[in-house]
Amino acid sequence: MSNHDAAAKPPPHVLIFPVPLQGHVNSMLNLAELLCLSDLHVTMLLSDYTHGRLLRHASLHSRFSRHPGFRVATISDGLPDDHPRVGERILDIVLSLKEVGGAQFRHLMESTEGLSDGGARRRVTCLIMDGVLSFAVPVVEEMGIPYIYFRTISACSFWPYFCIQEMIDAGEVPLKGKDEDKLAYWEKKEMDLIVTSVPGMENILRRRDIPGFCRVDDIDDPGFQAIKTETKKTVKATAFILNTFEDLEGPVLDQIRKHMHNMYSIGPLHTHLKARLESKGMETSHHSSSFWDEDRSCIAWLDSQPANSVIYVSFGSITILTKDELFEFWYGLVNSGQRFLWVVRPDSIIGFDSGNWNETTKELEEGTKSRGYMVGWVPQHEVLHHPAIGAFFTHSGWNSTLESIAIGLPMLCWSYFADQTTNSRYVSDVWKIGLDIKDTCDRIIIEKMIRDVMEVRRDEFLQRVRCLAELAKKAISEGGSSYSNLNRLIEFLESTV
Ligand SMILES: O=c1ccn([C@@H]2O[C@H](COP(=O)(O)OP(=O)(O)O[C@H]3O[C@H](CO)[C@@H](O)[C@H](O)[C@H]3O)[C@@H](O)[C@H]2O)c(=O)[nH]1
Ligand SMILES: C[C@H]1CC[C@@H]2C(C(=O)O)=CO[C@@H](O)[C@@H]21
Repeated sequence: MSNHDAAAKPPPHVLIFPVPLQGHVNSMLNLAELLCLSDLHVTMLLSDYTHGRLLRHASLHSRFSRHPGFRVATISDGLPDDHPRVGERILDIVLSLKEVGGAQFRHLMESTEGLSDGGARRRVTCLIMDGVLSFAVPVVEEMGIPYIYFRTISACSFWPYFCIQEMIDAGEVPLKGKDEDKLAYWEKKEMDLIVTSVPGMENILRRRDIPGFCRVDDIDDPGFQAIKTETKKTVKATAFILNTFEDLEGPVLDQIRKHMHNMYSIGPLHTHLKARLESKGMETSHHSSSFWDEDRSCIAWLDSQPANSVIYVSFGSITILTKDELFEFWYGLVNSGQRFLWVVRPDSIIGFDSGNWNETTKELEEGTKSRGYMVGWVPQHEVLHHPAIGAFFTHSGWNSTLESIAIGLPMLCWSYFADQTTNSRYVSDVWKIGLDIKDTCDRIIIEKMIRDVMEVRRDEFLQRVRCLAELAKKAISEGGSSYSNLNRLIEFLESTV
């Protein structure tokens, strides 16, 4: 793509604004770097809190030092520093930004002359923002700046969100009885009823598979309302970006396209970026974008394990577990007899201070010592690429799902919330590349499912997921759908100056 002569005619200036959370920031940073590779100017808008985490734990500066057109700007997310920013309280970030973000965003755009660096760059020429941050829209509309939504989730989870009103009209949402004990609620037969009101998904989704934020019993639930309203606003944007590819989610993308003609499926972004860096002869070695320190000792441990023998377990950056859930997973892993590498984030266990493992048993300790390795956070890309890894036990966050597909690794899915409940259904019942144990957390089931995904059914999953990995590679290669769509997007961004 283009090579701008910055002195003669400054390039377009794109402001990228993710929800300030690990999964969102990861995919938006990949997009930012892809745009920098086409010589566009990019400013990444982060929360102070997130920026602080990246400065402490990641290597953002070394990653972007080779892209002189890259800048960071920050605003406050409005939450106190000691807000947990994990678990179901994560929606506080979106709700708080809605309260405090608009004025800050206006100030940033007006008082800094559209982030023009005192005239060294153009004012912002286009805003690419997360699909749930519409509070920024009035400001850019007044300034005549086009905006594009980038929803960092799958198409298959976006579409049911888009059809929330249809699900309400059909009586499929809200779900009744949420005030009951969580497990009793999940076991209800109603949860297995097929959802009929989401076009194209009539034979796929059960009620338990619709995105987790729809699991409300009160239609006025503020989080549910926020997601519903934000999603409906997607159609007003100039364009819509998804981190997916046509051969993976074609039928759902076609449904979405009926409402949003200007759509760009440009994923998987992490491999897309790697391929374009390689094609320019640029270094592709690992740069951390992590909010936690990456513990590299796990790579040495993996080096000493046989090929395909380890199940990698990680539930992403937001999931929190009760102590009971932790022990069910732990027994399941140990009793499966498989080797395991398990990421237990320091802030992820409710009421269990890190290091306070004195409630473990001899059985767990010995099983872990001989076959397991537990760490706080890992360089996940490197781990997934390691020849010792045989499968991924995941919460089905969209980045993790795409990372697993792009490498060709079967998955065992235990979804926690949000889009994950739908992604896991697609993994098990549409793409058939793994198993889904959502809404159960029982050591016997976990033990059996680990064996199934690592041994009993591994070959069948492996064969299909390797086909998808090939298709993912094709999508981002020259002439492929994501490759062409990214070029179209860049052309559009260039047309805004
Ligand atoms: O030890 C670890 C664990 C994870 N990761 C990375 O962290 C990211 C995690 O993203 P994701 O798998 O999407 O999970 P979440 O962190 O839970 O992401 C949130 O954001 C996603 C994108 O919107 C949603 O799909 C999820 O449901 C939502 O919880 C991935 O890129 C991983 O490679 C690491 O680098 N090291
Ligand atoms: C905090 C949550 C708000 C919406 C985000 C999301 C989405 O639907 O885009 C999915 O998972 C969460 O990370 C986000």
